[in-house]
Amino acid sequence: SPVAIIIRNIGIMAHIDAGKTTTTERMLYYAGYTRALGDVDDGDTVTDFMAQERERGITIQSAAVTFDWKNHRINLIDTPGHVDFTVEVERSLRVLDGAVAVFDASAGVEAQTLTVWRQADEHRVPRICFLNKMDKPGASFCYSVDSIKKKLKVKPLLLQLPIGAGRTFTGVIDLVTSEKVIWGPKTSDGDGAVFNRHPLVTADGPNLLKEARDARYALIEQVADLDDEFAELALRELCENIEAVPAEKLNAAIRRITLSHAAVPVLCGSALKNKGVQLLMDAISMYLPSPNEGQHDFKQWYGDDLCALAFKVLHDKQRGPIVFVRIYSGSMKPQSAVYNINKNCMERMSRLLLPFADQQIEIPSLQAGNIALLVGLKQTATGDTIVSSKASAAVASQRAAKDSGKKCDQNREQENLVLAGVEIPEPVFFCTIEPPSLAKQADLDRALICLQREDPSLKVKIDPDSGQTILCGMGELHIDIIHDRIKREYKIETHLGPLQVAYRETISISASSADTLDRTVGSKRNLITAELSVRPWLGEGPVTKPLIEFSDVLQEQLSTEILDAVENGLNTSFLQGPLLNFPLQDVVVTLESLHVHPGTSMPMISACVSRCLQKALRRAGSQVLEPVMNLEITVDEDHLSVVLADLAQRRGSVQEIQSRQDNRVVLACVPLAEMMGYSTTLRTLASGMATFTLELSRYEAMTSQEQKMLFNKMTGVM
Ligand SMILES: Nc1nc2c(ncn2[C@@H]2O[C@H](COP(=O)(O)OP(=O)(O)OP(=O)(O)O)[C@@H](O)[C@H]2O)c(=O)[nH]1
Repeated sequence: SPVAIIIRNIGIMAHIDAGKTTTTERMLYYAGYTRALGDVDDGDTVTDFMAQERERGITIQSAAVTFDWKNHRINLIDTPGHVDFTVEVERSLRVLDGAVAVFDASAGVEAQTLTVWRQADEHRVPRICFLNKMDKPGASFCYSVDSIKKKLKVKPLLLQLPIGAGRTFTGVIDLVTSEKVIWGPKTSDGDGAVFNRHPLVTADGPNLLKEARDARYALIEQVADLDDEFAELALRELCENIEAVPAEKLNAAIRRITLSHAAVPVLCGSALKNKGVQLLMDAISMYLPSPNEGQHDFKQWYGDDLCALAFKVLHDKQRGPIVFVRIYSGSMKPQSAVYNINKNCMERMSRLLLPFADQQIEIPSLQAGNIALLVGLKQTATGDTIVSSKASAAVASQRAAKDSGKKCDQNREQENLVLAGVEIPEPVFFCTIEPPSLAKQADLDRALICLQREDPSLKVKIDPDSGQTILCGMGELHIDIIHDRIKREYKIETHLGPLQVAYRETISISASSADTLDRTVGSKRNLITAELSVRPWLGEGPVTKPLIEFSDVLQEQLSTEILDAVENGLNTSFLQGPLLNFPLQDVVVTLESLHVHPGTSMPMISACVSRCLQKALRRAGSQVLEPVMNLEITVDEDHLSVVLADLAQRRGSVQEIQSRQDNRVVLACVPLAEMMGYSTTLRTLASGMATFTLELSRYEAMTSQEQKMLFNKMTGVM
């Protein structure tokens, strides 16, 4: 049997344009999986396989590519570098065990790096830094190392020194092995992969030797400082000549230090000029964790049973939906049935594939720790948990409940079983979307179904009054990208209405109403009389479904199908408040009486109850609620005041200002309506070095003045 493959599930994360795609390209080339060296510039890279990624040069889909390097299988996930795609980055980091942070060595730490770096911290993902673009004029190893220290607040472990910089960059000194590594010029067949190592010799000149020796000594001291096992070894065996420490001992200590987050190895190179990437691949193998070293607490509950997370869904023209999964425990094989916990349904997987660059290789089975593509799943969407059967899900849940000592009731079981799947935040922006002609409406609906399965943070609704299709998304760029994808991938030119904030409505007082519906259809008479009352829900919220109570005399009289019809009717009116058609929340509905003429159809009951609820809501003092966001801004000291002054203009309220080393972190609450275009404004205000994260905190009642202004704006009453 083949030698046991050691697996590395690695993310590549970086600021926009730092060289992620080019670096990935080169790895695939050196691992022998791509024919020619694709360059991002001439847009034939295998991982930017979505058209607009070439056009925009940004990476939207976190594609997965697998390749083997020496006796390691490396699953590489590319992550987007855009703040609107936090949920996408979250999703990828959730699946990974380690990450490579790619920097432009002429720019050091840039804004987007800070954002993804903090997310990687949150998910405890061990990292390596790769200072790319060392060939660029203005590239500076020292400046970049300094920037990493100062802005990312981490201790860099310098494993290499560059030889030359800018145009003179030819290779590196490998401080672990005390060797010079030089990459030859691109050979005639374009094979830029040739490099050779040789020990440092006196011919390399006294200052290079001295620089290398000092740097290696500093590295050894730093490692001894951070790793007790190595310190003892150094004391015990090497006290007279610490520089004699063998490379494998040093590497073992560097691995322990990386896995414990005590420091971060730093390498350098130039992906474009084919220098340094092979050593980066060696570092991924040597220092980043195996799947079983990654801490995923839910794994313990599944034992050797299958447990996998769907982290991406792509629609392939020929094969239909392809689901990317990370297998945490157990194994998978084709032609097998699996159980999707989130959708509570069995799925049949027809084929099991490995994403080898731009091909997909059929495989007979796959062990835990791997990333794979499944063909044939019909319901599974991004973020869903796949296990072997409903029974195994129940067993895991009982174990989990016992662990957490909680009693195990039915619905709670459901929630604690879902893997730490990415909880999808509520969409907070929406806009109408129209096809170029009614004839294209069906195509648009199909496209939107596919897009929602690929991106669960996108929600699509139909406005029951206007019949218009409504897109709900996480941010301005998010909606824009969806619009672009519909055009490019589904060839549908759509028109987007103005981007609006998703408000909500509630009521401020109690009210009641009665309604009679008397309609004869054909020979059937539908006659219903309903009476109901509404009152504000003052308990734990938000409750986005009607809280339905029945006057006690009524409950046992109504059949289940009538109860369902009543619930449907109430839910319909709940989606459209009486003031501005926004969804309702925190309303209790009491059905006082209901008289149904025999033979009345259920939809008629729903219609009557729905109309009755609307009447009551109109009398119950509509109150508009606006989304208030938790805003966290990380900014350096001397831009703090301008950022705070700007927040004051946005009805923002500062909760706290923390100091995270020499950065200041502002925690504030701001109405979303005041945050349109904030990423651009903040970039100007803090000259590109501040980052922010935005997430929905709660819905808050607007003042009557603000509500009136909104009402006038929305209804066009000037
Ligand atoms: N000089 C130089 N340019 C590089 C290097 N690596 C990448 N580039 C160039 O930098 C630009 C961006 O490279 P990409 O690989 O697309 O960077 P990226 O991080 O994938 O970009 P996004 O996916 O859009 O965030 C391209 O024009 C590359 O040719 C390098 O080592 N040296």
